[in-house]
Amino acid sequence: MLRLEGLEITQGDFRLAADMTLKHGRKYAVIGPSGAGKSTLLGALCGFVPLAAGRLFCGETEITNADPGARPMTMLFQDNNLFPHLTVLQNVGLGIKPDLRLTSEEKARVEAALVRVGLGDQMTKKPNALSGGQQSRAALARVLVQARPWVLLDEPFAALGPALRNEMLQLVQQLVAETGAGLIMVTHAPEDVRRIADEVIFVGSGRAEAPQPAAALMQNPPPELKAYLG
Ligand SMILES: Nc1ncnc2c1ncn2[C@@H]1O[C@H](COP(=O)(O)OP(=O)(O)OP(=O)(O)O)[C@@H](O)[C@H]1O
Repeated sequence: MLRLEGLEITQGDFRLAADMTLKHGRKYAVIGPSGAGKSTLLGALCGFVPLAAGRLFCGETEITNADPGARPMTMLFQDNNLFPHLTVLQNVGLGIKPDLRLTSEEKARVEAALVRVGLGDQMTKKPNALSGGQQSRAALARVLVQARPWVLLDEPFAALGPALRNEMLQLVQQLVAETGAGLIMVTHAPEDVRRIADEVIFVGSGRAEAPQPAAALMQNPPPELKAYLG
């Protein structure tokens, strides 16, 4: 369980408030107009964006001031964050240890994750020798080896074509189902919400609203969401 207790996040003139509880193992879509603060919210959960007020809990543990690396979550960014000078194997290994001094058991975990995402035969290549979809798979393998209870995705596959994007979203769904992780995903695509999300967090007018069941909300959206969906 992830509890956002009276969170206030400020970035320059921008302010965002959030107060909600997210249940572990559920899939949440974060939607709302451009500039509403979706990325800011995920950044604050991960510890990349400081909080102006409020407290954050994972279960009974307070993580308000925990370093990003010590939080029970891992974030996948739109650009995949792969280092061009490292091999795919090393890039994924970074998810376990930043100095890459891996034990044989850890190396085996990295290889297994790469096999799981379909890159078993691409491990020694550098990221720029991979296609966009393969790079996304490598980034997912790194999320997988970290084995954190929450996976946060900030429009991760927006740069891919529709078919590949669907394929990647399907893979994400399978991975979170296999690991039991909770998913919090920023998306602009209503069809992603319908296909993937159990619940929706709508961000607008300076607030991240508490999650609501996706199917009912999308079928009968309140005015602000309706305006956004068009
Ligand atoms: N580093 C920063 N300093 C000051 N303001 C910022 C910073 N980063 C973002 N903002 C502002 O915070 C607000 C929310 O931005 P954010 O990127 O979270 O929105 P978003 O909902 O994710 O938008 P999009 O859908 O376009 O990605 C915007 O008004 C933006 O200008």
